Amino acid sequence: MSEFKPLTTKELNEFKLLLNEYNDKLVRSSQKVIIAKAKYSKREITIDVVKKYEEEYKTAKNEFKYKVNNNIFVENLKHANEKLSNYSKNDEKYWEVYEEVKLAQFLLKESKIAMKDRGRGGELSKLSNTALKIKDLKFRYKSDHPFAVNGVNVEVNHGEYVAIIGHNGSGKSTLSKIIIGVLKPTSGWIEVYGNRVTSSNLNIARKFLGIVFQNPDNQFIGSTVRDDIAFGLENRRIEPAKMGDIIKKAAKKVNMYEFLDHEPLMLSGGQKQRVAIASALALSPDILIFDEATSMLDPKGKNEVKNIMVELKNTREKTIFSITHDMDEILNADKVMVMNKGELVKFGTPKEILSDKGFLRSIHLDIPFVAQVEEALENVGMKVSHSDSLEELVDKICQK
Ligand SMILES: Nc1ncnc2c1ncn2[C@@H]1O[C@H](COP(=O)(O)OP(=O)(O)OP(=O)(O)O)[C@@H](O)[C@H]1O
Repeated sequence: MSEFKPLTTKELNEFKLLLNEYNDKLVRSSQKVIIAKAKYSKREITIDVVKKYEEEYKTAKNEFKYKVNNNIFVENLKHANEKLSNYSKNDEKYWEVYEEVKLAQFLLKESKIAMKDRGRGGELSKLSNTALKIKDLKFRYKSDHPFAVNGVNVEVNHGEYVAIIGHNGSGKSTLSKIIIGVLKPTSGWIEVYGNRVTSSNLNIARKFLGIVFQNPDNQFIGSTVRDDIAFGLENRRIEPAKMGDIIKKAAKKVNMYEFLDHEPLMLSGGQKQRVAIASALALSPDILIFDEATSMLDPKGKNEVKNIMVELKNTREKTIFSITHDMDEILNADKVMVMNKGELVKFGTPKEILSDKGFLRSIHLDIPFVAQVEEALENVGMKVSHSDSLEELVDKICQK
């Protein structure tokens, strides 16, 4: 017989993911039974169809129960205890095995919590450096509507900052809602760090994502900035002892450390958005989505938030998506996705995108201010191109 290999936190995570999957099947099949019964009461379907769904539900229930009853961590602890009984406290090996027993106890305790939570605490591993892969993605709100997202394919690497631009109604919000799992694709799929997102792992896949919305006022719950950042952490059941440090670190990243005891509603728009970014950062997402996060801010607030985004980009620790109407912002990005009528019509660096200004105008997009100045200078015979900022443009002119 092969020797029993002690289990680790890796197996605990796999156990949670599996529980989540079985629980999802169970919930889904129970919903099907409820819908079938309602339809049967209106004589829209036969009793045989209801019975078929009831059978599926029973199978899903048995599968879930089997998984719960076959808790491998019970056996694991038994093995560890048996191993420990072979040594006396005077043996050096005793304390080594004692650590194994402690780990086995921890895993068993955690597995029981996971069973109560029905596996929701599981985490997907990063299987690839591609943060987001979108394949043949299509979505329409109703079967007789045109596709709001129509055959989008794209791959974005970890650490990149991607701006998503497009005229009103081009499909930017719909695309972001699919990425965050609010809308289910009509066809096609997305992968997050190599994990194909399905309805059963959606809640777990979401842990890779943090979102900052348009209106900062809709995001506050706490009476102080500190409480507000803590809110998400409490939801995730982060140990209270660890929270203080996480909150401080997140607040420092957005230069809001001095404001931890302030009331969120008294802050300026830019400060509020920075707190919203800190709240997202506290949960350590690998991908941050800014959904028109600067559009409601005054110029000062806009700059504050855009500067934080650039600081985050420079660390290369997060992958950033920014849905924006602010064409000047795209100069900060590594890549730009241009959406038009549900299609991704261009994907490239800001320079590549701005090299065809006529095309951008043809789909009703403005040109960044600095690029407009370059264009005006070119018209009077002074060729300067691809400046990332007005300062850079002025430097180039002065060198001529
Ligand atoms: N809830 C909905 N029901 C039906 N159609 C919708 C719905 N939401 C959006 N649409 C349609 O889907 C298409 C894409 O809209 P979407 O909001 O994704 O574009 P957008 O680029 O984000 O626009 P904006 O910049 O104005 O926010 C549009 O034709 C829009 O009318």
